Amino acid sequence: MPAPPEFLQFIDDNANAFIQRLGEAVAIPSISGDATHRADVVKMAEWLNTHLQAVGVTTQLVDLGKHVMDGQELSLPPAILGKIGEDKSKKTVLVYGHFDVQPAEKSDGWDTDPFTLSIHPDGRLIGRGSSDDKGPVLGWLNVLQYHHAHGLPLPVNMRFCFEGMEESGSEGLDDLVRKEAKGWFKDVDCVCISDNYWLNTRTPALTYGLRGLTYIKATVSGPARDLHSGVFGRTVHEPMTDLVLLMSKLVDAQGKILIPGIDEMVDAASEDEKAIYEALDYSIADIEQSAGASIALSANKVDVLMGRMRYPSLSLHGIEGAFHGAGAKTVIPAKVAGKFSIRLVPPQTPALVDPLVIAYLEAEFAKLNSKNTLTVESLHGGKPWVEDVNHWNYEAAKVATKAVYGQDPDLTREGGSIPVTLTFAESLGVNVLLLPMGRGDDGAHSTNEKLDRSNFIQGTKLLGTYLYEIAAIEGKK
Ligand SMILES: NCC(=O)N[C@@H](Cc1c[nH]cn1)C(=O)O
Ligand SMILES: [Zn+2]
Ligand SMILES: [Zn+2]
Repeated sequence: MPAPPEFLQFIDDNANAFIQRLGEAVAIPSISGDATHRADVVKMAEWLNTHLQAVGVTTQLVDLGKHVMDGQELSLPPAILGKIGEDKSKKTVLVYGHFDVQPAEKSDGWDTDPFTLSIHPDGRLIGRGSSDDKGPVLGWLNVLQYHHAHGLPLPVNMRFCFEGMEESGSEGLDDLVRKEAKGWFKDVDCVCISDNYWLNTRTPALTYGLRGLTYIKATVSGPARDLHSGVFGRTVHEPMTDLVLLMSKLVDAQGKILIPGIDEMVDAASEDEKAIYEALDYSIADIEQSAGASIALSANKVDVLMGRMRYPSLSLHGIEGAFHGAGAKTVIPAKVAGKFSIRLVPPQTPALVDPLVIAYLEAEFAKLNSKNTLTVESLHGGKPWVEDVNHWNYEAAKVATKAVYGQDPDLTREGGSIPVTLTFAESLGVNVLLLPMGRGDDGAHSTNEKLDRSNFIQGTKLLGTYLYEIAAIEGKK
């Protein structure tokens, strides 16, 4: 059952209105990792809830309780559960997405205000969350709007689960998913998540793997207050010096993780597996284009792809409490916290990796003979996930991709993490598909994040066509 031509036409005809709606969503700075923006995340939940109801979805805002962030107790933003269709003869597709975003400030290097969607003449829709993940979430709204406006039933029953904490560890969501496995999600046959990116800028992709994550904060403190380096330099143990020495021991310049036991947990790739990466439509030029510089770790495409998809990586993110402004402040900061994360692959889990990290940092700190104090904590984590691609969920997405883009999709594993993916797979016991909308150069989490107009519009057609192809598959119901 291909998607009706009227649906495809409707999406084209309403493209400008869809983009305007994306602009409204981007204008709400729903930054989950910043306590001062918590009210905006809630506002974004309410905005999305209203728009879902307007296109016929029955919704429920779920209170996820409270959590502590940066020493402050905060209410978690509500999750949105949605439901449309109860037809026992149809399959039921669960869609997940998130309406929170990463932080962004113009001073980070954005060309325009990150929370004003800027429509570039070349088709780029630039703004925080345009690609990750407001564009894809709104893609589903666009699909629903066609059916609602024409009084047409959807080809499948749908369930929705949208959250506002994905960029900050999906707090509270795992428990909700487990609790609703036999409730709100009881008849779900498969899951579709649109929250990642094509490998390049030209080939659509289906994604069957995600890396897990453990996010670590290592705090070194000593003096009772910030000190003058002219008065105290070479006089006291300096927390920043200790921390920089520690952080320099985590990873080498070639990406090798220096914490014993972590790289070693992962088997080397077989020649057969390497052939899968070799076959992907990807080149070193693609990574250099999306990174904006010729800085790939290797000239070998397979090594680069395996570095992203099937090996762990350790990235240093920042130092809280360090002097970072303009000028030349001669301070010795009293307390600094280094933040880094490790992307995990099977069989690694936060529970296996965290003790190795903590023991290593403590041993290295002891070697410094410092009188300062070190504390190490894991801020959040998630397990890796790999799915079976020989399933009708993937078949439907392949056929839909070919229909919309005239191309077969790449089958990829993603370097990023969406921790709830594995929870859906395990607690619902169904196949999960990642169906990305954006391109590899969208700059998610970065400055000038964008979604191309054609990816938003064709991507919306893809989401709708996928539902029709799911309905066309015989045998499940
Ligand atoms: N589009 C998925 C995504 O960006 N996920 C984040 C999840 C995360 C975890 N901690 C902070 N963010 C990712 O970084 O992979
Ligand atoms: Zn995302
Ligand atoms: Zn993200």
